[in-house]
Amino acid sequence: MAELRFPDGFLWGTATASYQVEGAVREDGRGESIWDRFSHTPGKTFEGQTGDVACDHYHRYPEDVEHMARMGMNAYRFSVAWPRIFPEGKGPVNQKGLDFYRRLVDALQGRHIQPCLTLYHWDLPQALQEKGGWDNRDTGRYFAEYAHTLYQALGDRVPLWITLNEPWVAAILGHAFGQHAPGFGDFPLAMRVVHHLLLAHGWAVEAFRHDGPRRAQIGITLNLSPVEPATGKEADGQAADLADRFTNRLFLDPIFRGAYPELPDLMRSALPQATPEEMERISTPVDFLGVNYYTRQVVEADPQGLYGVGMVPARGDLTEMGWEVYPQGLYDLLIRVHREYHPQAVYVTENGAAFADEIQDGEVDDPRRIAYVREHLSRAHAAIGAGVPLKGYFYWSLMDNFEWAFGYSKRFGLLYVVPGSLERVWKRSARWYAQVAQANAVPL
Ligand SMILES: N=[N+]=NCCCCNC(=O)[C@@H]1[C@H]2[C@H](O)[C@@H](O)[C@H](O)[C@@H](CO)[C@@H]12
Repeated sequence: MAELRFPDGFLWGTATASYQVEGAVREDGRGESIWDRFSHTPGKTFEGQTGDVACDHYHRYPEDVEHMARMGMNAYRFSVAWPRIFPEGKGPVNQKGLDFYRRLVDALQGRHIQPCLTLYHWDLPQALQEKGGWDNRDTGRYFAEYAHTLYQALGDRVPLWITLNEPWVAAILGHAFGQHAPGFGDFPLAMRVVHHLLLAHGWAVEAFRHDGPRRAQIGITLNLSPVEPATGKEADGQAADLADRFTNRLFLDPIFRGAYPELPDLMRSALPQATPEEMERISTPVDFLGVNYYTRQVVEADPQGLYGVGMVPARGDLTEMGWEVYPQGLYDLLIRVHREYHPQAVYVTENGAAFADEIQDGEVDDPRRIAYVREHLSRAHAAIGAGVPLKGYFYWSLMDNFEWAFGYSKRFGLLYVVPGSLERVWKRSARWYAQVAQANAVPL
């Protein structure tokens, strides 16, 4: 049978995030996060849904690890909830919080599943938000201390470390558009947050290099999306270039080139004046780049748009999020990042889709998700063939979970989570993905 074989040792995993799956938000000394505060604020999330219980992964993680093992996964990407380790963001360590992640890592190692640990997936301790949050540079220092604590506690058992998940979303959706926690609509604030998140990343990498685990590797995960002009018109091309600078290059350039991309004056002037040593810190070399890919952006010149850029509504094969299914974008993106930024290694740290999954007689037949993953894996395979040092793929997500402002209304999981009982039910895509992982090959 025709198949696409992946390199030996390729990582096959799934990804989750603490606030989206754990629940147990008051258990074992966990402090409040900005997402606890935001989700409990009326009008912020779908039907006021919160992560209070989520998938109850905090208690059910042994079962979830068992599902991963039965799927033949050799890796798992999860995030640590900062407020479990430091309920107030800094100060004395909450040992019970640390113990949960020690138990999780033990369970993963017991099933030969490599942990990939994300230090920050948006659940900032609320106590730090009350001191200015990411608008306060000190938060980046506390982040480095938090990172250092985890390096010491888990370093020799976690091979892959990610400092930040999607800093663009945390900065822009959280501080300019107000759609995510902490819910501000202040563009200059958002641009200060961009810079402070990058400084936090740099301090955490420096701490890792200084006395982190020797054999482990550290990187950052960015949401990257190819930007295409709606037409061949000059104005549309310029709009696409600006959108690319504001979304993709805003983080790629500082991290891999040590300088921000050229930006329109208004945007540029909102960024704090960065000193050479700050840009040096931000571009402390990383061992890998994590790429979260979901879809492409098509833009056009639009005088009414933000900075004259208009997003062209996605058409064609759309997911429940309204995102265009565009597998070619993964290939284009991986090739571009490889050729222009030369990361030592690349992981697809998230790729996946929400579809209108329905459970019938205990079965969930999700052919569109199987097609989505097969098409994106075929482009990932082609990118490897073109020389991209792609070392692994983490499907988003292991299970249906709290999809931020959409609550539980969007199902991305390979495992269907039954409302109420929270029972996990394998979707057909889970069985399909298990075959891929076990064969280290995609059937065509
Ligand atoms: N304007 N605008 N658009 C912003 C585009 C960002 C798209 N959303 C993501 O990348 C998030 C990423 C997140 O890590 C995970 O926690 C989320 O559950 C998934 C699924 O949504 C994806």
